[in-house]
Amino acid sequence: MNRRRPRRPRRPAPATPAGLPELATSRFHPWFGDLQRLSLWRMLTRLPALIATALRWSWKASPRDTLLTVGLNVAAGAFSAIVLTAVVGILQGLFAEGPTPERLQAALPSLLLAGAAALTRAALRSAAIWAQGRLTPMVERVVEVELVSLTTATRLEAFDDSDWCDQIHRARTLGVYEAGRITGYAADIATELVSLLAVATVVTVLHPVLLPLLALTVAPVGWAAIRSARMRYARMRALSTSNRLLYMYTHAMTEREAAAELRAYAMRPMLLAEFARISDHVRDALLAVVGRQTTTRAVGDVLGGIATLATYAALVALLLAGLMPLAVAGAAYLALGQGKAALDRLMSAVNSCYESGLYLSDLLEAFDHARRRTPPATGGTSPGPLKELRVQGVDFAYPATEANALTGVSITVERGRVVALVGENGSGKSTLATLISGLYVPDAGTITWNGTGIADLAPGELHARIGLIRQQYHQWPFSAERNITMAAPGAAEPDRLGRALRLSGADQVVEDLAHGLDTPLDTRFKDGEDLSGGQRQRIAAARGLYPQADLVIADEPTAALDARAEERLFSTFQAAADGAAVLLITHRLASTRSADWIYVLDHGHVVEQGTHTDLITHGGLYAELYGIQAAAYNGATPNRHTEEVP
Ligand SMILES: Nc1ncnc2c1ncn2[C@@H]1O[C@H](COP(=O)(O)OP(=O)(O)OP(=O)(O)O)[C@@H](O)[C@H]1O
Repeated sequence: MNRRRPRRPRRPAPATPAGLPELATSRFHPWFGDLQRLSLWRMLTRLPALIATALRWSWKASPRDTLLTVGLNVAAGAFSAIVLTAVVGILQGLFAEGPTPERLQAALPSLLLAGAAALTRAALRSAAIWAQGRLTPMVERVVEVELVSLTTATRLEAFDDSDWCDQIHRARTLGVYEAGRITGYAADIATELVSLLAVATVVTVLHPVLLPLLALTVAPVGWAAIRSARMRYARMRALSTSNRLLYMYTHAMTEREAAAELRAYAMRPMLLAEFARISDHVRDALLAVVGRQTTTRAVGDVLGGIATLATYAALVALLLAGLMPLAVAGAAYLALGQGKAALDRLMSAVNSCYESGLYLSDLLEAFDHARRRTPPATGGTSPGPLKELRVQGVDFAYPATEANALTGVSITVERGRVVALVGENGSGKSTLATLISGLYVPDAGTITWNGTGIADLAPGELHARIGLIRQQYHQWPFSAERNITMAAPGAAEPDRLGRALRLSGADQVVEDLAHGLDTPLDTRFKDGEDLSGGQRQRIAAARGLYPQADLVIADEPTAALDARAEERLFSTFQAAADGAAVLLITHRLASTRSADWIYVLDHGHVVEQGTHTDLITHGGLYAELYGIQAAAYNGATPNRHTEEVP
């Protein structure tokens, strides 16, 4: 009867820190399954493939330094082998029968050889370390470039997945670092394997029983090292979210973006306390690992010590039993010492490689996930100039949520028309704009460009035909000019730039900048200047207008603009609609009066549509919202359908 109880998976994660339920990790968390699959044996068998990947990166980074790193390390290993053989020769010469001067003379060639080989080995090692040192930053760069080229190509929805965010954070902070080092560790393994080959040959020639005994001395230490590396890796994975959170807190507390808000709201004590609480949680979790690692290593060291004693005891027994002459025993003693040192170094290199391999395998998985989330860059029909964009029966829920943000939405935007989307906060306007831009894919329904589904169009060409002025825009730490012209590929075109500046009102912003268009829009860099909210919005509008797109999607483009700038921008949209279509999202209902068609969204549904006059006559949600805004100007009491604001 089999009495063995089934093995219970070890709990991988530290306890959740009090008050931080968002950091809870469970054994059912997806990564735990991955770790179970990455058993020691499986990981060791995957190492060659991982090393091959690392070598490919190294080759890409610098073929010369890769050849030097591997070649010099292997050569250094070969010279270690020569040193060992020569030292054994010295001992055998010295312990041989005969008068001392003759024995010394017999040992002299081996002595000279050992000295020369040791010197050459040292020189080769130094050169190998130099090549390895050059290779590391070059590989890191190659991997970093690959990482950002993948993360910038994935579908937007990837960033709504917290596991993906954790994985990318680990890839950035640990994976890239380890990828730069694994080639060096692999080269160290090659070095030690070559010198070990010599040890194994010498030891086996001296006595066959010595080799397995030698292997026994290092096996427990190697097991302990690999086991503790796995513990550290498992804990780092479990702490991914905490570490990402700490990274975000550090960024917020050391950078400018949140500096004013942090001070104005007296948030400092709360943030510092939160920061301390999470870092204490990380510290405690890591300290707990240190304890377990120490125990594991102690067990490995004790077992290794016992095996070493047994090896030397076997040597003495062979000597006493007359099975081994004294000269051979002396050589064997030395070879065992050298062999143990070489095996220890090999174990250390394998362990470093194994630990790097864990992170590298995580990095490769992140790359793989990124590729699976990336739409094909080529292929697809070329979208011609826009005649009509049609959204039909579109349903959409964000990946992390169950409720639909949009349900059964149908709208049409034709060339030469300004179409407005209005509705209260959270009604789904920005979501619809993002779907039309092709950044998210609807769960149901279709979005067509001149009758072809946008998913079947070449994504690059589609994006080039859409000018997006987003509600949450990013101001890059570049010059004012680059902040605008980066919206279209290729060199800046002065005519287009001039037009975009004029239409958006950003020309007035640039006029006031000390270095005009060359001024960096970030005071953290030399000669940089900061802009007001409205000025930033004008730059963002210029960016959206610069590509002279077929469809301009303007999501709340005037929220921060003064009345004159707002009026000017709305006239711009009217003018832009001559050669293009404009989809305008706004809460300023005075501006929608001149729109050709208005769709009113409510809780993700289109509840009304028509011209301004139609909708006012209809007396629904639009008329109510318009009435509230108009009343604020003419002092009348608004006709509210919903509950009154107290
Ligand atoms: N990335 C996201 N993940 C999950 N839910 C989201 C995400 N972005 C928006 N939502 C939700 O989708 C719904 C529609 O949001 P959306 O931003 O489209 O509204 P909106 O009409 O543009 O609002 P506002 O007028 O405030 O800009 C809201 O309930 C919002 O909470």
